Amino acid sequence: MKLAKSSRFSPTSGPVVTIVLDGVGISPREDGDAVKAARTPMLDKLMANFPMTKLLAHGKAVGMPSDEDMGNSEVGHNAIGAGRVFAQGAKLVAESIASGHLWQGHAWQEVVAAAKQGGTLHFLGLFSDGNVHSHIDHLKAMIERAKQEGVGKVRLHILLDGRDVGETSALDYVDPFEAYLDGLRSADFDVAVASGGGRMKITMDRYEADWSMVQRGWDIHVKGEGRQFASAHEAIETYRNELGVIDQDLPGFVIAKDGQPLGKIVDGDAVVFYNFRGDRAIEISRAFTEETFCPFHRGALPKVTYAGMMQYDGDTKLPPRFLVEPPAIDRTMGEYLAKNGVSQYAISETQKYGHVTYFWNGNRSGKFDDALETYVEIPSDVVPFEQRPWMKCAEITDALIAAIRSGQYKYLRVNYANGDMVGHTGNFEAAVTAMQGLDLQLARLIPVILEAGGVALITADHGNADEMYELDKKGNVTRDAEGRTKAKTSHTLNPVPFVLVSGEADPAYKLRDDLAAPGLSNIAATVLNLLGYEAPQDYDPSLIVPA
Ligand SMILES: O=C(O)[C@H](O)COP(=O)(O)O
Ligand SMILES: [Mn+2]
Ligand SMILES: [Mn+2]
Repeated sequence: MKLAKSSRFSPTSGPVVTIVLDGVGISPREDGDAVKAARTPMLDKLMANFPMTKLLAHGKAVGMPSDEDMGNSEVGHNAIGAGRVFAQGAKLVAESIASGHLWQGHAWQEVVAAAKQGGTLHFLGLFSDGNVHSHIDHLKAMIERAKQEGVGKVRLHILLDGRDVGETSALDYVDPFEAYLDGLRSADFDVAVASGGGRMKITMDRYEADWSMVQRGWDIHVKGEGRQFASAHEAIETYRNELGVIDQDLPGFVIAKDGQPLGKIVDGDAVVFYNFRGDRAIEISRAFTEETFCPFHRGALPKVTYAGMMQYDGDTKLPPRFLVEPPAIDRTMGEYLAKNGVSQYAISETQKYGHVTYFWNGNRSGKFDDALETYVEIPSDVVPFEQRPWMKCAEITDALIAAIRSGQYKYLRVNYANGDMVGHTGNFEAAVTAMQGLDLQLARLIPVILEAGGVALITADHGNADEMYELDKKGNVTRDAEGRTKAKTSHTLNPVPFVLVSGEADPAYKLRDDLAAPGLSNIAATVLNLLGYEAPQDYDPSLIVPA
């Protein structure tokens, strides 16, 4: 994996620093754009005075099935880190179902075999068509196939979304789904929703930010312990009336009849966790598969046949049984740099820590070279982020500045979570504050990079804070009769900025203007060029050429 020294580009004298402003896209509108509404003098100055372009960060440009699919952190960081576009989970699963490949695999057959020996088949996962972590069509295909193969009993554990889809859209999925189940149910096919809850309250924690979420999910899904309702519809309506919260924050619920939970998970059952994306699937998968397990008190571990939709971690092989092969993301920029002796530093706060390490490195949790790489995680607050929109951006900057000044690292990367995590709350004012907090940090960071003779690449993995209001099909902000907007919590389809900041009066390179539709996957080759290397042949082209 030796990289050729470039004859066209000489290495920058200082470090190259990639700054990912998570969830900061460029919207064509002003209305509802927290990025534009924020006072960000530093970002404005950088965008006005340095070479800048827009990069595609959604749809096919990041390996999603269609250009109607928004981008997300996984596919965005995969593309940035790997310098190429790989068909992603959403696409691979859809293809595996369409071709029938999924049903032929060992994992599916073992799951079905367990269920046919008297166990219940449980499907657990994010219940929407957001296509970021899961898709409801995959769930339906598996339920229908299970019925066809003679499985007698299926239970569903549904995590309500409101984060990758409309913030109060849960019933738009639940009601038609109940009707769909009514149509499938028969004397020898017993299928029902057994439990559920909002995805930010139970089960789908990531990067060990808050294990108590997973514990609450475990108690609800596995033990059937929690507040009981007759149906998911009733649970959603009751909690909405009582708490006034949006879907992602609805508490867990257990569906019961005569006080008995409909679908506890017990010895002999099979469990399919049907999310394809790994970050929020790893903790619950560990709880189901690790013999010795410390993060919370699980009680007796039921002996189940557990399968993930994909293998979520290529290093730890978690989970061991999975339905679809994950994208084979190889030879990432991080691996090339490690193998060519380039020292690297990666930093974020907990909520995005895995994005700049695990996703960046092609869904691998380890380092390529312990001696050459430093990964730093600043612990995130465990609070609703609209209450602390600055999150840990100042602490991240403190550490990053120290790392740059140490002179130890030639390539550094950082993810600032603010635009995204606060964008997901749907709170416009908080998102504006998030952007302003971020701008203060850029104003501290950029001069330090330039003092060190370095270059900063400012970009993002996808949009979010750039569209805080729901849009209609024509792309206009939706307003009700009183002129009120509806909060939008999900990512956007907008492109993201790419700003190339250097202190040189006359850099020996310039941005290319001949690439038809540059995207996130063009960043890796650019970084390698700035470090004085030619990128591997099959990497997507660099964004720079000699001046
Ligand atoms: O997991 C989440 O928080 C959202 O579904 C997607 O956000 P991310 O892709 O920016 O992490
Ligand atoms: Mn993101
Ligand atoms: Mn996000």
